[in-house]
Amino acid sequence: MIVAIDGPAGSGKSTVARALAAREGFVYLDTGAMYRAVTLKVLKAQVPVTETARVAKLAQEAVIEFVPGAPGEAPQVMLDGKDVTAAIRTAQIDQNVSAVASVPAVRQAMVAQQRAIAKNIDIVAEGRDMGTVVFPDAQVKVFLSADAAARAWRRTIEREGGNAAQPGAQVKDQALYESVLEDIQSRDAQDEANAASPLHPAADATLLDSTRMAPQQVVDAIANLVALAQARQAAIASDNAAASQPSAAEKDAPSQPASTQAAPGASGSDATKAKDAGATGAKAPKTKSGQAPMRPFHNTFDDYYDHGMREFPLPARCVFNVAAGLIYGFSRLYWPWDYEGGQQLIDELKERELGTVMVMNHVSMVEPVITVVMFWRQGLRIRPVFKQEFNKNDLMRWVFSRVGGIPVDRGTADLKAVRRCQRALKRGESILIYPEGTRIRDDDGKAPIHGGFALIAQMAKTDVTPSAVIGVRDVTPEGAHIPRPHRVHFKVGAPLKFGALGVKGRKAQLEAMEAKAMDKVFELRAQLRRDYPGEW
Ligand SMILES: Nc1ncnc2c1ncn2[C@@H]1O[C@H](COP(=O)(O)OP(=O)(O)OP(=O)(O)O)[C@@H](O)[C@H]1O
Ligand SMILES: Nc1ccn([C@H]2C[C@H](O)[C@@H](COP(=O)(O)O)O2)c(=O)n1
Repeated sequence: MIVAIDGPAGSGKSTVARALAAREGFVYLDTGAMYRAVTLKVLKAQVPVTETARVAKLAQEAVIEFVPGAPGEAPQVMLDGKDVTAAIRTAQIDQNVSAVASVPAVRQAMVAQQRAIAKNIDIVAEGRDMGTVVFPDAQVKVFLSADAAARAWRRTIEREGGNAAQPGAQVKDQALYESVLEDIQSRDAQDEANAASPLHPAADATLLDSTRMAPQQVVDAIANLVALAQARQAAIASDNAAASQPSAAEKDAPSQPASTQAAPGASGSDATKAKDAGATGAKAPKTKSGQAPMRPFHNTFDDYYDHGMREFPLPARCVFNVAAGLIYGFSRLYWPWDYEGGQQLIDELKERELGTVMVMNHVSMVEPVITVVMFWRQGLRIRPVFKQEFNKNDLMRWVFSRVGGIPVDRGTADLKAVRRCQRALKRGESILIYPEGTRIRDDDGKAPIHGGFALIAQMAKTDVTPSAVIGVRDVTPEGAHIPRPHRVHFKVGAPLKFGALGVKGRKAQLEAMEAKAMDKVFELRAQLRRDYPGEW
């Protein structure tokens, strides 16, 4: 996998790329260091940078190698067998590197070396033209920017021996800041005017503005893109593998221990067939999920995640129905809620076979509870996707599995979760996802969006339904442990179909869906806020 990070000087590319590579176990490639090393060679050979033929020859002859440092640390840069790590960071190199980097033959030589380094490895490569020229097929492309003032502020603190990423970091020398700002602005102009490879984002790059983000937040955001790209790759590989396998009907289904049990509530003949199958070793009947039926008791958590909710054993369904009924009644009185657009969605879902992927802003635990019982009351099932971390608590794990929750290991390519959601959607169950991943309680609280919902919908060939909620923050205000009574308002938008996005190509459609669905969520929330002023 190739992660390409581009952006202007001081936007945090090296900081973030190093940390990301350490976290993912990828190789880190600093391409700016390569241009700096060539510049050093040119200066040492006393060749004027204007003599482009001689400069190009030196670039072609340069042997540039990286010796990895400790994870997260900068690598050692070797030029023709010598350590030049410090020598390429001088003011003299800063002043000449842009001119050297703008010689087309120098770029050709560097691009060839960069592609050779990245061959067959997982790599995080940062520079100015990674996503546009060097790795146009990179699976993840990020264009990292920040205000020139913020970048100058960071660089000044760095030069003063501080760390701009530390809270409370201050610039000491205002004059130095002014001169760094001037330098940054002139480097921006040179990078953008570089005729051979002007600095601009690739059309399919994710734009990240780090002005108000800590490095760790930027790393988390890119790690989410990596996880998504890995899930996408794995999904395509497994689709291809499935296409080349005989269909389930063509092969004998492997017998599983639970498959000899009749599902509770199965008709007499079904039960007899199941018993017969167990006795004779013939194929056991499977449920709609293609799984062996669940047993009345002693099912694993995975059994709950893998089966349709209507295939849950009778005792579990009884508990769910009683609890859902009680919560429904209680919630209507305690948090009098309205679900604008909910009935249209339910009516549409009742008419069709596929469920929908519902996405919503996340403020408290109350909105998934209300949504699950609202669907239940209408005879439909919606399965909330929850973060795996909740499974550390045994009671929560039990409850979440019984209400149809599907755990997801965030930050990894959790293909298992994606597949479970895909199968649920195909059974007609819907999926409830909170792409912000965490509860957001004020307008400053922005979280990177987890785009996996679009992949799930795409794989199940269904749509994404945006929705929003307000009023919930006052149900569980900061520090409160017991939910308070308060009116809650939901609003559901029209389902968004991939075909109507006006974009071609699997990856482009995913990105368009992620952006459009989240725009819609926030638009619906803004509409609710206008309708109910003062509510959050
Ligand atoms: N998000 C951030 N918040 C605050 N400081 C940051 C952030 N990201 C990076 N920094 C700091 O800003 C400075 C510049 O970062 P870095 O060297 O990673 O930028 P860069 O984009 O690689 O620059 P260049 O292209 O010039 O090499 C460093 O001192 C780094 O610690
Ligand atoms: N892919 C790249 C990487 C870097 N450059 C230029 C831009 C700078 O002038 C110089 C040094 O880069 P830095 O170490 O500051 O990131 O190299 C480029 O043209 N293409």
